[in-house]
Order: sequence, then structure tokens, then C-alpha cells
Amino acid sequence: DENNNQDGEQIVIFEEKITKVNGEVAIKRYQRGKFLGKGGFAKCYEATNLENKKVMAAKIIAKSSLTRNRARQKLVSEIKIHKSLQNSNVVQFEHVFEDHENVYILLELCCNQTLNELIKRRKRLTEIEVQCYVAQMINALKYLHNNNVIHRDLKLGNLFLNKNMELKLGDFGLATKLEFEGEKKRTICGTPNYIAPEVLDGKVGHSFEVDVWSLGVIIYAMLIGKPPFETPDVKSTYKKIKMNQYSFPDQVQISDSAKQLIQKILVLDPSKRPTLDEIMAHSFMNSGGTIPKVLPLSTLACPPSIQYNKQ
Ligand SMILES: CC[C@@H]1C(=O)N(C)c2cncnc2N1C1CCCC1
Repeated sequence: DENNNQDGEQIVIFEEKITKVNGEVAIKRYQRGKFLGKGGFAKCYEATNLENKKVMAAKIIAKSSLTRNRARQKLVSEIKIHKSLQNSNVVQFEHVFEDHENVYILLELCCNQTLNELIKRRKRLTEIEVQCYVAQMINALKYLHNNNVIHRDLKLGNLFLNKNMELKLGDFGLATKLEFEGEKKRTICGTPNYIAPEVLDGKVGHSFEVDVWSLGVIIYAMLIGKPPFETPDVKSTYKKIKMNQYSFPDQVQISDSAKQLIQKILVLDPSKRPTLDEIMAHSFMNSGGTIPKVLPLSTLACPPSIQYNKQ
């Protein structure tokens, strides 16, 4: 019947009521699609804009779960920062609205999940694939940092893959925008495996370099198959990070330039870490055989746009 689709599933529509300047009320309707999973306080579904049939990813947050001020402030900050961003390697923020029960955040759909699932399935990636994903991450991070935004929660699970396997940086729940030149942040936040030592230190402030540290952790995790400081419990992970204690397992053969790049990034002193441009120019990012000027597109692990940028 009108409330169930052909395989008997209930059809759920969520509506946005818009009161126009002339007082007219317009209604935008979205049809809820398959459940994508939970993300923090949010239940996530595919959602189709019934006007233009565009399919997006919807984060639906029950207002009842936002009673604590911290959670509410985090959501307001996430929306304010993410809404202001527009880049080919950043998840596109499509729309946000609310009704009596929920807040609805509509985002670019990334139907190949995240690098976390990819690494789980593949165990580890080839150096060529890693170069390709690192180039896209650097593109996103350069854009963020040029807009005075620090992501602060870079990890495999926040690196989404769209239908063309293009990388899209998402989840700005812990992101922050610096208001003045040289400003330092002090709030301790991030995900244990990827958090920078100076954030744990708590005494000195932290800045853009925390994202470079996390990028180093991600490069190690993509090549080796797990993050460098991972241990069964958070406390010992923090100890290893502060002691800069990690190694390269003999079982996994990676190139010297890959090892060198990781060692260059994972240094305790943030001022000693390479800039994003220096990482891009590192031999690891330009090794793996010279790429012929004219590329047979089929051979490309990553979208032609990125490869050409590297030339
Ligand atoms: C909608 C939330 C989150 C996300 O941020 N994006 C961009 C996304 C985009 N496309 C599919 N899923 C996405 N997710 C998943 C849903 C469950 C956990 C994280």
C-alpha cells in the first residue's frame, strides 16, 4: 500500500518545513533508505531528496541525546565548520535541518565505506595505492589548514571512499577553527591510536601539526596493516606515543623511502615534523617506477585527476 514498498518494507519520509520570506510554507521531502550504521549519537541512513532524486547520507541525531551541553556544543561546532568547507577531497556538506525530535545532517554519499574497512579486507595496501590516498589526504589537509581548520581526529575510519574510490575526509566533530595567527589549542581530544604526543602532554598547546602526526600514523597503518602504537589498552598506547616507541615488523617488507617518510613524520617535537608540501615532495610519494606521461587510464589505482596533479 502507500506506506510500504514492493518488498513490504515500511516507507519512511522525513520532511523539512520551510517558511518563506512571504510567509508561505514549503515542504522538502526525503525518503529514508538503507541503514548505514551508527556514528556517535547519530543513526545514519541513505536518504533520497524526492524532488531531484539525489541520494545522500543522512546523520539523524535525536535531540533527546543532546541534553548534555558538551554533546550539543560538539554538534554545533561540527555543523558550523563542515558547512563552510568545499573541496574535492572533503565530504560535501549538503544540508542541515531539524524537526521536533531530530537534527538531520545530509552529507555526500560515499558508498565504498572507509579506509578502515578497506584495510580490514585487504590486510595492507600497495605502496602505489598508499601514494595515491596520501596525495588526496594532503590535498584535503592543505585546504583545511589554509582555512585555519584543524581536523584533530584523522583516522582510517574518517577517510571515506565514494563510488570512484576517491577519498573524502569526513567527521568534523573534533575539528576546530583557529581565530588568530599562532593560536594554540589545549583541549585533549582525538582517537587513542592516532592522537599526537603534544595533545597528550597537555602542558603545551597544539596546532596544525597534530594532523601531520595522524597522517604519519595513517601511512604506517595502510602499509603495515595496523597503527604503530596499537596495544590492548589505551594507557599503554599513550605511553608508547609519548616514548615514540614503534617499529617496523620484519614480516612486512616496505621500501626504505616509506620507512624514512614515516620516521620523518612521527617525531615528538611538532616543529620538527615536515610540512604537507615537504611530504608531497618526499621520494616515497614519487617512487614506484616513473609514471609514463600518457597514462593508460585502466592502470590507474587512483583517479586520473590526482595522478596528473603529481606530475
Ligand atoms: C553519514 C555518516 C558517515 C559520514 O560522515 N559519511 C560522509 C558517510 C557517507 N556515506 C556513507 N556513510 C557515511 N557515514 C557512515 C554511516 C555510518 C557510520 C559512518
